[in-house]
Amino acid sequence: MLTVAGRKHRERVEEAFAEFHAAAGRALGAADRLREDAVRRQALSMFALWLRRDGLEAARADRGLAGSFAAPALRGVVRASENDRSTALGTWARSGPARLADLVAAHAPGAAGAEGTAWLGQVPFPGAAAQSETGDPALDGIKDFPTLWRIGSGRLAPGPSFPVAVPLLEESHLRVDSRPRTRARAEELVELLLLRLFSAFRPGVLRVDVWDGSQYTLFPGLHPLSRTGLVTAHDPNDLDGLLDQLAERVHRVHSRVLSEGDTSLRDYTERTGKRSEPWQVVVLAGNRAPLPEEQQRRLQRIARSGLTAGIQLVLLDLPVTVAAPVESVRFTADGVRCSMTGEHIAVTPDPLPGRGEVTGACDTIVRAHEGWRSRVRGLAEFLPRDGWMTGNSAAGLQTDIGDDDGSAVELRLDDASPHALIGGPSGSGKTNLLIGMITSLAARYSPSELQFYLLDFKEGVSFAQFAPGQQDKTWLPHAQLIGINVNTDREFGLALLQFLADEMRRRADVAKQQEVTKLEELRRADPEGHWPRIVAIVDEFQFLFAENDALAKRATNLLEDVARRGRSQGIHLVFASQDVSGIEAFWGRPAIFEQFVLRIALPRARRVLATLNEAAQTLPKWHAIVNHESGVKHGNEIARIPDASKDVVHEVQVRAHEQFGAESPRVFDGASSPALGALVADLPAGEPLAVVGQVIDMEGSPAAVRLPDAPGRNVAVFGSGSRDALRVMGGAAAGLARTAPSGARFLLAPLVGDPAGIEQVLGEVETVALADFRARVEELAATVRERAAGSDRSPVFLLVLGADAADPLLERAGTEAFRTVLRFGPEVGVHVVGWWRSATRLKQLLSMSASVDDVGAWIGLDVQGAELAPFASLTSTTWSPRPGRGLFFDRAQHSRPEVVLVPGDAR
Ligand SMILES: Nc1ncnc2c1ncn2[C@@H]1O[C@H](COP(=O)(O)OP(=O)(O)OP(=O)(O)O)[C@@H](O)[C@H]1O
Repeated sequence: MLTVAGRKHRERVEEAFAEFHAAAGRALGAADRLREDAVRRQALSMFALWLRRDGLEAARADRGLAGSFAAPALRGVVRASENDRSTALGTWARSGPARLADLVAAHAPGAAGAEGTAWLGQVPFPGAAAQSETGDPALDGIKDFPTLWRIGSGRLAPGPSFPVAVPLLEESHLRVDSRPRTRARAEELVELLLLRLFSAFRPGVLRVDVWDGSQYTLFPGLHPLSRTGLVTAHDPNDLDGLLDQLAERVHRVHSRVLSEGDTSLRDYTERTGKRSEPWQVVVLAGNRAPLPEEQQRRLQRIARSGLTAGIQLVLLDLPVTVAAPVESVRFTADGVRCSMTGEHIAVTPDPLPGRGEVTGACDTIVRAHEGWRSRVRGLAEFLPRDGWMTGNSAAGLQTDIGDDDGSAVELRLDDASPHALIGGPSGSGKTNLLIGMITSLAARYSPSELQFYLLDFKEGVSFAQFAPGQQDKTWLPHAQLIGINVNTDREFGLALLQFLADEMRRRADVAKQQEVTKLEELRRADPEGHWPRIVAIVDEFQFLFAENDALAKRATNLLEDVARRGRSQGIHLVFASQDVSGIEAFWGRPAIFEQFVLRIALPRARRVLATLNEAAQTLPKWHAIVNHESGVKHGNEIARIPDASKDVVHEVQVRAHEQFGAESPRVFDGASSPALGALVADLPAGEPLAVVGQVIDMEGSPAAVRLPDAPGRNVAVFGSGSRDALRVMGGAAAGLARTAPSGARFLLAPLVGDPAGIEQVLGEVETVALADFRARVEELAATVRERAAGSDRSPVFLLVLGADAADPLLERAGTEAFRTVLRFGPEVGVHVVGWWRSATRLKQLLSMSASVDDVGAWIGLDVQGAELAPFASLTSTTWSPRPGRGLFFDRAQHSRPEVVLVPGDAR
């Protein structure tokens, strides 16, 4: 078909030839010879010009010019033109098409470049045996995937045809321009291209958004793909909505994925060996009219930065100029032209197979996609393939927490998202997620880069697997502290926060000396120093704030401090809870929860995400919304969470333990009593120390009362039950036996209970029977009076079990003697450590010539706080008895009583 310009040419050539023939008829006319000659030359050169400009093939194809080609006079011109053409194109025509075919074969393997339709629907299915990946990084969109995509064939006649392909996916955008009569063919070209794209990758690696300004029904054959979200048709009236999504994605990819120095998603994927986001192909179809200016500008921005973020635009009849690589396909009246092959090559687009075939292929793709989605990926697949425990945490911690259609979903703890809040109802998989997260982080970083402090307020023992056990002697060397069964010991949560606050301050001080402010800078300034990032994980942290009491207040203040300033010191909090909505300490203080930038919501979690973000309500089982943007909607990433099965977790632990397991973590188990032997093992000798239990702190230090020669240095134990009371008395005895100077005397009056264990730890001891108690106390009182005038201070310890049992036998004189011993004994080296079954009874004893001050230290066991208040000079003491716990107060060291653990049995 000739263009108007072509037709004019032809008419002019024919006119010229008519004149030429007439002139030839008058050939004998000598007068006209000169003119005829000129006309002939003009005709020849016009013909030559025409051939050169519009091409020999086009001229030959024009039936109107058949006469001219037949004219003997023009044969020379045709031959010359043929010669020129074959000289110019000969070399190319011989090898060019084959070279092009090779090029396309190399860069458009498989569905990207295959002729015909055999590739349709040949997508990789997740095989039952191949539970992991496809095993082919090209199919996973990681490496060696197609960079050219076939659209049809071209031909430079005479010569063989060759494939025509365009670069896509991070290479360049595509513009397809058609005319009303060729629009359908242009749409088919795009549809076939999309089918090639879908068929070249494992389903899920690529998604398509379609917006057609005038309709919803573009690409009806691809409709099945919308079932699993592979294709999304957007509201024709809401281009802005789509542009918002694209801009958010560009922002997300650039601020996160590319923050590690990669310049494009492709670099990142190649470096890390995983896709963090699927490709997003966006088809925008218009009707050749420009978009409103604002939308145009937004689209231009997306076009500019989209390619590096994995966004590929296909602009169908939408005139926009973009400052980014863009290839074009034009459907002109003269045929199809492609920017890859230039103006002179007519492109024949590949035909779109029939609707039935397309729909069938899409059904196959969707089924494969569903297969991939329901495939359960084990935790092992989220561990690094190589480079175990070699990660550098200077700038932050990062790991894969789950996957979204085969793309890894990351979790990051760094300056931008320092702390995490995890929520989900019971059984939704919080603990599983935490265990998976601990394991995959541990596989990426060594203990000198990352330390865990693990606290579980539940009655379960989920973190216990990281501690050395009876059978399994390995442990996770990253764990510094493992707290299990902490459900009633909120004090331990407080102790952890206190420790973190102290550590934060220590780091800040060192940083200040180095004249830096952040951990990352400190690590640079002090490369030899030991500055791991600390991750404190607290499961069911709401227990910490369960009561509105002094402890909750202190915890809230510490939490605010750590939450606000921990980020720069590399201290991260990961808090999980069944229901975060009622935690006043949290939501009541914006300064706290605003710092928990990373939110992870398990199915049906409430309040974890931002108010209008309801995504967690419809999440399927074993999925989570991972949101690094404080829970606002656009930060949502859906992740399927792997099952953190024991064997994989254990395997990581064994590997880490082999390499780094020198020091075992400190284990706090709220369900077991601290061993007495360990409690007293490191006590310094010299000054007598009565150990009444174990402090709930990070070190598990002994709760000890110093008994120097000073007034008030007696110890009372209050408890109606004998079990814990005897244990505390056993602790006191063991501590004193270990620390008292040689020559110290022990008197044991077992008025109630079995003293065997205590006798055993004391070794040399004088036992005082109930019947002799009064007499022995009166003797002691005399000793005290004598010593007051003399200088003998050799220590004497009177240990009384069930002291109140002596009350009926003491009578006045004995009672006064006991008062004397309590009041004046300590300053002369005579100390009483006694267990009373009632605080009121002791209070009565300490009246008249004695006072409550004479018992400077006490521990309350199964006794209500109100009864203890007089001994702490407080109007009230909040204490509800808990088995195995005591409320300990030593006037010499405490401003308020503190909870301690009752030691294990003295035997
Ligand atoms: N992603 C997952 N894949 C498979 N099984 C899972 C997954 N997450 C959790 N489970 C299983 O579901 C059960 C409950 O999980 P988990 O204990 O982690 O829930 P939870 O939210 O911590 O519950 P609770 O608060 O009651 O302790 C466990 O048996 C666990 O193995």
